[in-house]
Amino acid sequence: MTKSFKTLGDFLGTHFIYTYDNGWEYEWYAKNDHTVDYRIHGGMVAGRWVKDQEADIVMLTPGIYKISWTEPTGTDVALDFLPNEKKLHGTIFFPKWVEEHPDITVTFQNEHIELMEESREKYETYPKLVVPEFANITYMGEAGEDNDDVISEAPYDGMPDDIRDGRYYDENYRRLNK
Ligand SMILES: C=Cc1ccc(O)cc1
Repeated sequence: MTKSFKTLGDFLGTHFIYTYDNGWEYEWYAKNDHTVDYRIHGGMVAGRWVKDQEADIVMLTPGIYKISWTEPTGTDVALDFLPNEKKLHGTIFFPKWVEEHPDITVTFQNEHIELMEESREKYETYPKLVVPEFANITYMGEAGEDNDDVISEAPYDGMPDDIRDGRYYDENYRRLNK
């Protein structure tokens, strides 16, 4: 994708894959002006995926976007995207229990909201693990808003390469080989 990002509308509907400087690989979709979907391919909670997470999405200045949300696990996230530079900065604030029991969160969260809410009460919150990292964007796709084919299955080994190499979506950004 070679487009220049200027407005909030340019950003909404965009699908990204990026690798943090600590090696963690994430896939994230600006589904609409208040919703995000994501899949985690590498790092402490690789294998986790989430649809329809409510988030605050704003443009700070032309081409620079800030997204913030809090999750049912108690994890908080703040992302600053600079898509024209193919970069972002993300800060993840993990409750202590996610650091100690990451396996509980490695699932399709939408089907396990009660377990996340029970776990955040049952286990410790503090001290939190704060992970602030820059990331390099390795893929950007114009998926359009509210496209449920973007994030529709669990991550698998090789999925980021399938997406980057054009083997995963058709010309209408629908998932191939459903
Ligand atoms: C915890 C979720 C999360 C999603 C995307 C990202 O870049 C960082 C954290």
